[in-house]
Amino acid sequence: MTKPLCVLVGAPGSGKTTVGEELAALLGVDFRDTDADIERMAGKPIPEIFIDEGEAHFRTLERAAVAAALASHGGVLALGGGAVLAEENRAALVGHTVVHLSVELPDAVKRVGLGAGRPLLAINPRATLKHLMDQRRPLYAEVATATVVTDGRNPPELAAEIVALLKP
Ligand SMILES: Nc1ncnc2c1ncn2[C@@H]1O[C@H](COP(=O)(O)OP(=O)(O)O)[C@@H](O)[C@H]1O
Ligand SMILES: O=C(O)C1=C[C@@H](OP(=O)(O)O)[C@@H](O)[C@H](O)C1
Ligand SMILES: [Mg+2]
Repeated sequence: MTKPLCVLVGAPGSGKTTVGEELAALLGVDFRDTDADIERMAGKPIPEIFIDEGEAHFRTLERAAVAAALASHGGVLALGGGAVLAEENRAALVGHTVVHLSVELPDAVKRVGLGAGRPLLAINPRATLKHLMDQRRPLYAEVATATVVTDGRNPPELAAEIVALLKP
C-alpha cells in the first residue's frame, strides 16, 4: 500500500498548504491537500459546503478524504486544521510520519487575516482561532511524530528543515 512520505497537521495558518507545496517541490514528489480533495468531491468551495450543508457534512467528506489520501498518496499530504478532531482520523494516522506545524496565536492571526476561505473564522477570527487552538493543541501533539515551530520563520526554511527531519 502506498503511504505519504509526510503528513502535515496544524492549526489554520500554520502553513500546511504553503509549506507542503514547498516541501513536495524540494522532494520532487506530488502534493495533495485534503481540502482540495473535498472541494473536488463536493463540486464547490469549502465556504459553500458550510453554507449549504453545514459543518457536520464537511467533516463527513473530510473523513472520507483523509482515509482515501492516506491509502493512496505517496507524496506530501496536508490535512485541514480540523481533521484531528475525528477519532477516526487520529486512529488512521497511527503508523504515518506526521509533522505538526506549530504556530502561536499572534502569527496565526496575522496569516489568516479575516479568515477568507475559512468559514469557521468568518466571525471574530482572533477569538475563534484562540478557542480552536486551545481545543486542538493536545490532538496535534497526539498524532504528531515530530513538531516544527513555524513562528517567525518562512516557508522555504521550514520545508528545508522538514526535508532534513525526514532523512533516515
Ligand atoms: N511560515 C510562514 N510565514 C509567513 N506566512 C506564512 C507562513 N506559512 C504560511 N504563510 C501564509 O499564511 C497564510 C495561510 O497559509 P496556509 O498554507 O494556507 O496555512 P494552512 O493550510 O495551515 O491553513 C497564507 O497566506 C500563507 O502564504
Ligand atoms: O480548522 C478547521 O476546522 C478548518 C480548516 C481549514 O483548513 P486549513 O487548516 O488548511 O485552513 C478547512 O479544512 C476548513 O475551513 C476547516
Ligand atoms: Mg490549508
